Amino acid sequence: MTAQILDGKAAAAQIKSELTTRVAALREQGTVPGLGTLLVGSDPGSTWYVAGKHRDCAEVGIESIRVDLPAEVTQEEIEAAVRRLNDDPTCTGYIVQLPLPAGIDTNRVLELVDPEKDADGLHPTNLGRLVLRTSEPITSSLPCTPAGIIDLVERNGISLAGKHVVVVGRGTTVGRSIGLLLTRKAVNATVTLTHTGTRDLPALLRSADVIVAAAGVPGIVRAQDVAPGAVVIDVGVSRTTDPETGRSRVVGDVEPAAAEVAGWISPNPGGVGPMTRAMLLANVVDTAERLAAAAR
Ligand SMILES: Nc1nc2c(c(=O)[nH]1)N[C@@H](CN(C=O)c1ccc(C(=O)N[C@@H](CCC(=O)O)C(=O)O)cc1)CN2
Repeated sequence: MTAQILDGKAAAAQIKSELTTRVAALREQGTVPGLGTLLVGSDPGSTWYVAGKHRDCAEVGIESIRVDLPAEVTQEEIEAAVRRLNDDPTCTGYIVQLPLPAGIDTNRVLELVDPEKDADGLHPTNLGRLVLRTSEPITSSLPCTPAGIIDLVERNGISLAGKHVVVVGRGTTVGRSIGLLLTRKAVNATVTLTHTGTRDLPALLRSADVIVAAAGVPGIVRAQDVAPGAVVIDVGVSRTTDPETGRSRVVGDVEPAAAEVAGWISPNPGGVGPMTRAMLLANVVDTAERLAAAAR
């Protein structure tokens, strides 16, 4: 391994410590931040991620509100749960855990979320603010994984200004939304968004200063396609069974041998995942601070 590590666990711990101080100050002023989660069904991955969000809240002093619905629930019942969270004054921000079960219109559910309570930063109004306000500060929640990636890179002293970032995958939570953040004036990167219709991905990857791999395809970024010294961020989460131990483990989108070529690489696990969780808490605290300021 020659690449330096972008340690998401360490950065997230630092962010959480800063947030703990900010939450204590809010509580002293009488504002109690509360994060809600809406989980539909019992997918083990989603159940684990939601439990992690509540553990994180307890760690920094944020109250948590948990709504769990069975997988057989109807679209209308999910929408009613969203409306209840919109109306709950103890819930200052919340998320709808994705993916929702097959047959549910996810976009309709997400559009019902009150944009001011959208802790994931994925509501069309909040994504739209990123489209319209490219040079002003943003005063609404930012998409957690993209914000976490940028924070992790910049925190390690790497400037993204003028860099060519090749993003692999066009999903809403990462691929599509990270371009909106990277091309803001404050960051100033140049972005190529690649997807299943892209011709000659290897050639584009070789031209990248920074690669963000978020396709969910193990090994789609091969070591031979990484330019020497490039920054490589692995967002892929695929589960596989280790043939030696028989245990399930997470594999990313980047071939492990890429660490011999890259200048910087995010481990997976331990890179982007912990940053996603930290940014969710940051969105909740930012929102609570805005609420407290408006009430003064
Ligand atoms: N409403 C949302 N749904 C989903 C999101 C999201 O940001 N908002 N992202 C993913 C799941 N996710 C959070 O919800 C998430 C995934 C992974 C991690 C994480 O810390 N991963 C660890 C490894 C965990 C493992 O071993 O399985 C790591 O990278 O170190 C945090 C959050 C889809 N749904």
